[in-house]
Amino acid sequence: MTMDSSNNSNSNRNNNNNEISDGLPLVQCVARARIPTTQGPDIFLHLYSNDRDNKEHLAIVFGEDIRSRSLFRRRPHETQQDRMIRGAYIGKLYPGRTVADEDDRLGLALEFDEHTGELLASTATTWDSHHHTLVRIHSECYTGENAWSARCDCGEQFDRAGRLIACDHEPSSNIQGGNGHGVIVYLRQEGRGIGLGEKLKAYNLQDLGADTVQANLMLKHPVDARDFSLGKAILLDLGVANIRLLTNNPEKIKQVEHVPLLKCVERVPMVPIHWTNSSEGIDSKEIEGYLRTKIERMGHLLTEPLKLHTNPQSTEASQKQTQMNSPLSSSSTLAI
Ligand SMILES: Nc1nc2c(ncn2[C@@H]2O[C@H](COP(=O)(O)OP(=O)(O)OP(=O)(O)O)[C@@H](O)[C@H]2O)c(=O)[nH]1
Ligand SMILES: [Zn+2]
Repeated sequence: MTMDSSNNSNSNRNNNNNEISDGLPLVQCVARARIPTTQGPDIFLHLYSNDRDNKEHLAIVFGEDIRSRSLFRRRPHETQQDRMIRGAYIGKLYPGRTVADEDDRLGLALEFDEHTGELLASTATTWDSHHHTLVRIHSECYTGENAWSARCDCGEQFDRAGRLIACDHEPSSNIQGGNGHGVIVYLRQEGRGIGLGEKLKAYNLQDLGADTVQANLMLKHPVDARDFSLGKAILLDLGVANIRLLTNNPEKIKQVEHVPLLKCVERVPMVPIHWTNSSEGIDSKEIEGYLRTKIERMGHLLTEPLKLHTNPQSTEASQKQTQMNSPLSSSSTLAI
């Protein structure tokens, strides 16, 4: 997918100060549609193009009033029907509706700058960027989301993020939810950015005894090849400026902040469900190794539970193991 840069030149404007965020990718929301969900609330799926890669990155938006600036911007010569078809409408579509920019049933109308076509944000129609918005920045994981993998917690985290954004409060954790407002940015960076094929090779190395860090290094990849700049640009396009980020990964927080335009005002922890309720969540030898590596080698902000399937290695022993299995000696026998 290529992007029309003329449509996109203002796409990274911040809702409040109209400052252009230099250095970030240019993103454009191509289409948005309402998705009724099996879980209850409707979500609005946003599909983005960008000037860095040709992947279809997504934003799963909870709350009809969280509006993409690049989607809603008026385009020359487009009709109200065109706008409804690409999802740039207020409220809800219904058979026979003819106007995108006004919702008679709600008695609300969007306003635009008559020269630039930019959406003018008003608290009546558009989520106020001063809100602290609950956000998850999720990286694609085919195995965890679609192949029922018990090697990682991606599928569980994805579901939980949606549930937390939808609810006002999660009693078991005492976490304040998004009360129906929030965003899951879904980035197509499978396998921490190395792609599915390389991740499958990494899994074979893990079955041979490597941990996730060692396996990436043995395949001559960085430990984590992800880039969160597209995620930042998408959040800014959605007018989300103050986020409560659902993560245990301190590096992700650093990479996602773009002060003063985008601030992480709170980290909301993602504790594995099985740790708080042993009859639920993912229980496998593999996930314990996966989580332990995240804690011991990648600095994730989680405290290990007492009982683990596998014998924990000391950090020192684990570091020695990495040296042994560094790319220089990748033919060495693995033993964990
Ligand atoms: N290379 C590699 N990638 C993996 C492996 N297991 C899961 N992934 C990928 O890791 C990404 C998820 O990253 P995680 O490290 O689990 O979590 P995170 O997003 O950094 O941190 P949290 O926000 O706390 O969940 C997804 O892109 C998965 O496809 C693995 O064994 N090797
Ligand atoms: Zn995963």
